[in-house]
Amino acid sequence: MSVQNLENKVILTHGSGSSAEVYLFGATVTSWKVSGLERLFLSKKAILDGTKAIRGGIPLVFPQFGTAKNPNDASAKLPQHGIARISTWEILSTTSGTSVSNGDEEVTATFGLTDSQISNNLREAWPKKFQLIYTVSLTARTLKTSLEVKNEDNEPFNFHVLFHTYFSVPDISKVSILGLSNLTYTDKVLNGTRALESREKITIDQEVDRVYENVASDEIVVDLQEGKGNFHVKPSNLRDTVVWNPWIDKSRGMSDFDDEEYKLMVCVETGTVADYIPLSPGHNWQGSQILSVDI
Ligand SMILES: O=P(O)(O)OC[C@H]1O[C@H](O)[C@H](O)[C@@H](O)[C@@H]1O
Repeated sequence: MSVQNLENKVILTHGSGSSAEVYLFGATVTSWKVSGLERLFLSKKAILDGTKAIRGGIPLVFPQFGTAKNPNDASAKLPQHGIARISTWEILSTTSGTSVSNGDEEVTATFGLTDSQISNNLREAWPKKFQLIYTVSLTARTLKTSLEVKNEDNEPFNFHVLFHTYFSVPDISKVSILGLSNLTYTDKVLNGTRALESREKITIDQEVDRVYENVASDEIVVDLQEGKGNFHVKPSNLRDTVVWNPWIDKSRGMSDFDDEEYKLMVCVETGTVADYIPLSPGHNWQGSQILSVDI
């Protein structure tokens, strides 16, 4: 059980051998290993030097999903997916060996980001006083990411939030995603068309970019059809789930993603992005997801 603080990242190691790595840039989780296997997808072309959002792992989307106009100031524009994933966070604290309910122990690292730590350009695009507190907790078979948003401004503000998780999968043609049936979704591939998901099992054989709204089930499953290694995603205080795979043409268009890598990943992203979350001055919001894997 240990936490190593390196220059640009933190490595959490659990007594069972599971581990996680979190870059200070974006507080991006870039690795989660259980039973010696990497469970998150990180592109072999991902840029890790802080000049671009990291392609893979769990980038954090805040306060804007996509490229819509700034919710608070129609004249300003935030970069795609906002501020958090392209800012350098600080470590607030770490713990190891804390007992959790099922007899397991956890190792954690907590990261902070405030308006005073972001670049001038980003502060101009989103001139709000805020504090983000992000905790990554590792047990033998789970990885929890938990975000607290504090409004330290004198005015209310609105935000989106999303854990943009890239799962590593051995073969996308076998993957099915369960827990999103009978939900309305916005299809970003079809210019924002809205439709109802009728399938129990969502399979992927073309570009998929959908925002499923008001997810009611308490668990989304990514079934690899390998007899093991299935992922379970449990969101808390998060309304929507995005499913994304860029498929062939989009993959070719991304400089930090290999042409063939769409076969090895799927993004299942829990958050609140269909509507903004309003937050009054002096108030806090908290949301989390717990990922677990069958071994
Ligand atoms: O390329 P990025 O800015 O990291 O975005 C990657 C993807 O993120 C989400 O899944 C969005 O729904 C997609 O529309 C977007 O293409």
